[in-house]
Amino acid sequence: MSEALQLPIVDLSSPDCISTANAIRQACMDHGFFYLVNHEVEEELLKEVFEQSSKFFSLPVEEKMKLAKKNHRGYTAPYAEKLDTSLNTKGDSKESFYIGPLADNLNQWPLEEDLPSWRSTMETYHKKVLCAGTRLISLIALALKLDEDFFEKVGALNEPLAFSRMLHYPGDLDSSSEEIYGASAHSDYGMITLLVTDGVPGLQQVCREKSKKPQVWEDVPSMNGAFIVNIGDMMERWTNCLFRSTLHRVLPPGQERYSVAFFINPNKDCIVECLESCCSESCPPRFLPIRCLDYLEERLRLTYGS
Ligand SMILES: O=C(O)CCC(=O)C(=O)O
Ligand SMILES: [Fe+2]
Repeated sequence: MSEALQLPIVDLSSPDCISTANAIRQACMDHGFFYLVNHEVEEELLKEVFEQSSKFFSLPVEEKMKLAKKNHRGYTAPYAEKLDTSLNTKGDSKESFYIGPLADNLNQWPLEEDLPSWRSTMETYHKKVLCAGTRLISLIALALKLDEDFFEKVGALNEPLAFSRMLHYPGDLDSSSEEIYGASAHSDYGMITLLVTDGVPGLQQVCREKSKKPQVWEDVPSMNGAFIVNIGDMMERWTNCLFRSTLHRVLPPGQERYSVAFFINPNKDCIVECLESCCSESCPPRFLPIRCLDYLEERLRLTYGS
């Protein structure tokens, strides 16, 4: 049995921005994970998103494959993705559906007659979580002792590459001796991720010390109505590892599970480079500057093998 983690709770509605920023700084240095409450994404909307998500994944596989992933939007089938590229297995058991930035018309949508109000629900969700995430990023800037509009000023939040991802972990796996994960060990690629789950317990885990062997995995309990937020690799690069992009995974479920992840990546041309406040002579930058889209494409190529 692994231990359950007690993650810090960040209140997005608190008028005391300085205390909130300090709490975020500590959480990002210690865990790279925290709960976000009072984020103004209504429970009713979350419920609707889970209902719509379940309707999509219940469609026959031929229908889902008509919306197979193109331009990183649309459906990915079970075993199509392997987040831990060091594993020799056939892939992760989850299936998923990606929705990207709403303005660029690259998204794929189920037919309105098959799933009425699917698109409008997901678009509303996408806009509201992006709004909460943008407010959170201004507090992250304060937590890094930067101006609160720092990430706007460097262009990161001008048309950010934000992706909603519906996830479905089937309960009934093909029986095999292979080590199959719902989602194998990985860190997320972007700035931050905001995740909600349906509350099926004991499946999401984090490993706080990536390089410690053997790895120690701790359970992340879900909290009703809260987002589980985690720092991604680009934020880790910006902060020269002051803020941690923590390894996480989802165990093979014996029970069906749904979750919805929201990944905020910077604008495609934004350059992610070590913040001045995060390096010194004794602590030089550990990473070279990178352009967001180049970095993202390389990470996706490694994950999907194409
Ligand atoms: O479903 C989950 O709990 C986590 C999913 C995840 O880590 C991801 O999609 O990056
Ligand atoms: Fe993840």
